[in-house]
Amino acid sequence: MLPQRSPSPGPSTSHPLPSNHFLSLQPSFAQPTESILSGAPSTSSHGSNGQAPNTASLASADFDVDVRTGFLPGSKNVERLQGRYEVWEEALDAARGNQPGEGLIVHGQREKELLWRAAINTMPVLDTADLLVSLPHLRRAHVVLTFLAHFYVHTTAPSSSKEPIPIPACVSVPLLVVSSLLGLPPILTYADTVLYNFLPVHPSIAPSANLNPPGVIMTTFTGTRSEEQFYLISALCEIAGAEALRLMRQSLDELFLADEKALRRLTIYLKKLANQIDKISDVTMTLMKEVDPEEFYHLIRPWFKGGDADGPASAGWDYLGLDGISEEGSSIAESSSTIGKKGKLFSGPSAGQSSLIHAIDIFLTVDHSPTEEERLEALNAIEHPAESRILVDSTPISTHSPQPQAPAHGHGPAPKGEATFVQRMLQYMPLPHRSFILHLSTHPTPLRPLVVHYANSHPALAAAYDGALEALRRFREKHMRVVSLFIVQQARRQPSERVRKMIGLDVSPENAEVEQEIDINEIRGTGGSALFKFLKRCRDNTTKAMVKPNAAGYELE
Ligand code: HEM
Repeated sequence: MLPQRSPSPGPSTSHPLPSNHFLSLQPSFAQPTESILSGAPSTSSHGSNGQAPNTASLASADFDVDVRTGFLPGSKNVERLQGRYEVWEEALDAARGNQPGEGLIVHGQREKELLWRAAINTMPVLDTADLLVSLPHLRRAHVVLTFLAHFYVHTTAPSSSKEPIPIPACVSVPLLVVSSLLGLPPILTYADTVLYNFLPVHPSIAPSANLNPPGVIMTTFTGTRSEEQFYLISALCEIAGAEALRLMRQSLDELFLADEKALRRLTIYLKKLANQIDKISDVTMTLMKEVDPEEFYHLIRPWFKGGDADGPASAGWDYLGLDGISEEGSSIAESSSTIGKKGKLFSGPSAGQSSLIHAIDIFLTVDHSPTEEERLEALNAIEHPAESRILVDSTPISTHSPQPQAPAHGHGPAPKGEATFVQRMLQYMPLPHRSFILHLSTHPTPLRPLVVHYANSHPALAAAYDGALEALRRFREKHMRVVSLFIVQQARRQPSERVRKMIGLDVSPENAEVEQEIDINEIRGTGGSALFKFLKRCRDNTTKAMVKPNAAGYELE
C-alpha cells in the first residue's frame, strides 16, 4: 500500500514519533516466533499494512547485526576450544594435516583416512554444558563439529546401498544440541565457513570495515590458500555490507517521515547505497585472481556437499544418537520431507546463505517469489520426486512448511511444501539473522511503493532507486561470471596433473585435454538449485523492480 502522506516542508524533528514507530519500540526478537513459522518473507507483500509492531533499528544487537561489522560478529571469534573439547580440535587438526596435501581426501580410503575414522569412532559423547560459557564458544563448537561431520561423511567408503550415511554420536549428539541453541541446522553453513571463521587483521582489537577488516581464516578442509581466500573474500563482502546496512537503516527512517527533506536525504542514501553495492561487487571479483578455479572445483567444493547432494532421491545423513536427545535438539534435525526418516536432507554451504544480499533485495523490494511455471514445476516435483531435478522441499529447522503468501506481482500463493531458494536459505542463517530478514520483510513503509508514488514529482529519487537496483544487477552479473569460471568451465574439463595429485588421482586420464559436453541446465549449486536458471532469474527479478527497467543484462555462455 502506498503511504498516504504528502511531503511537508517543516523540520523532520518537529513531530514526535508515534508510539508504534519502530524507533520507539523494543526489539521483537524475544517475542513469540509466529512470524518465523509463518514462513518466508515475501519481498513484495509487506503484509503488515502498517499494523504489525515494527520494532528495532536495523543495527540491533538483538538481531546480532553490528553497526561496524554488519552480519559478521562484532566481537572476536573463539580460535580454539579448550579443556574437554580440545579432543574435537585435535581431531580437526588431524583431519587437515599440517600443510596442504597432508590432510584427508574426499572418498579417501588410505590408511590415513581409516585410522582417523577409527579414532573418531572411539571418541566419547561429550556433554555440551561447558560451552554455554559464551556465544562465541558455542559458535566455535558448531564450526568444529560441522567440519568433523563433513570430514567423516566424505571419507565414508563408497557403497551401492541406498542407506543414509551415518554420523557417529560423538559428533552428531553435541552438534544437534549446539545447533538448536544457535538456531542453525546441523550441517556446515556459511556462518561456519565465514561469519564464525575469521580473525581481524589485528586480533586483539574489535573488527571494523576500514581499520581492522577480516584478515585470517581459522579453519579449512584443505589448508590451501584458495580455500582461505574463498572464505576471506566472503567475509570482506560482509564487512563492506555493514555500510550498506547503515544506509538502509537511515533510509527507512526517512521513509517513515517522507517529507521533502526526507525525500532528498533518501535520494542521497540510495546513491550511496549504489556505490556500496558496487564495492561489494569489486570485492567479489577479487575471487577471480585470489582463488584457483581448478582447486576450488575439484579439491574444495566436494567437501561442501550436503545430505541432499543427489537431489530429492538422496539417501541423506543419519545423525546417530538423535533419538536420545531432547525434543528441541531433535527437531532441529528435521525437515518437512524427512520427519521420521533416518536420512536427513540438508544442503551444503553456499554464499547464497549470506543475509546481506537478501537484506538488500528486501529493502529494494526485489521480488523473488516463484513464477507460475516454477509453481507447477514444484508441484510436479512433489508428485514425481524421482523425476525431479529441482529440490523443492528440504526446509530444515521448522517442521512447518511455509504458509501460502500474499500474491506477489500477480503470482498466486505458493503450493504447500514449496520453498524458493531464498526461503530455504533463510533456514541456514543463524536465527537472529533470520529474524532480522523476516523483520525487514514486514516493514510497514516499504521503499518501492513510495518511490513509484513520487516518480513524476521527484524523478531524482526514482533515478537513485533504479541506480541502486542497477548496482545490484551488476553484482549479480559479476557473480554469474564468477560462477561460470569456478563451476561451469571446471565441470567441462578434467583436472590438471597437479590437482589430480592433490585429490589422490595419480593416473592421467586418456582424454585429459578433451572438453566435456556439459548441459549447463543440469548443473546444481551446493544449495541444490538448478544453477543458471536460478541465477538468471535472480538477475532478471532485480531489473523488474526498477521504476524504469532498462536493457537486459549479461548472458551466460
Ligand atoms: C567462487 C566463488 C563463488 C561461487 C562458485 C558461487 C557460487 C554460487 C552458486 C552455485 C549459487 C547458486 C546457489 C546454490 O548454491 O545453489 C550462488 C548463489 C549466490 N551467491 Fe555465490 N558463489 C561465489 C561467491 C559468492 C560471493 C563472494 C557472494 C557475496 C556475497 C555470493 C553471493 C551469492 C548470493 C547472494 C547467491 C544467491 C543468488 C542471488 O541472490 O543472486 N557468492 N553462488
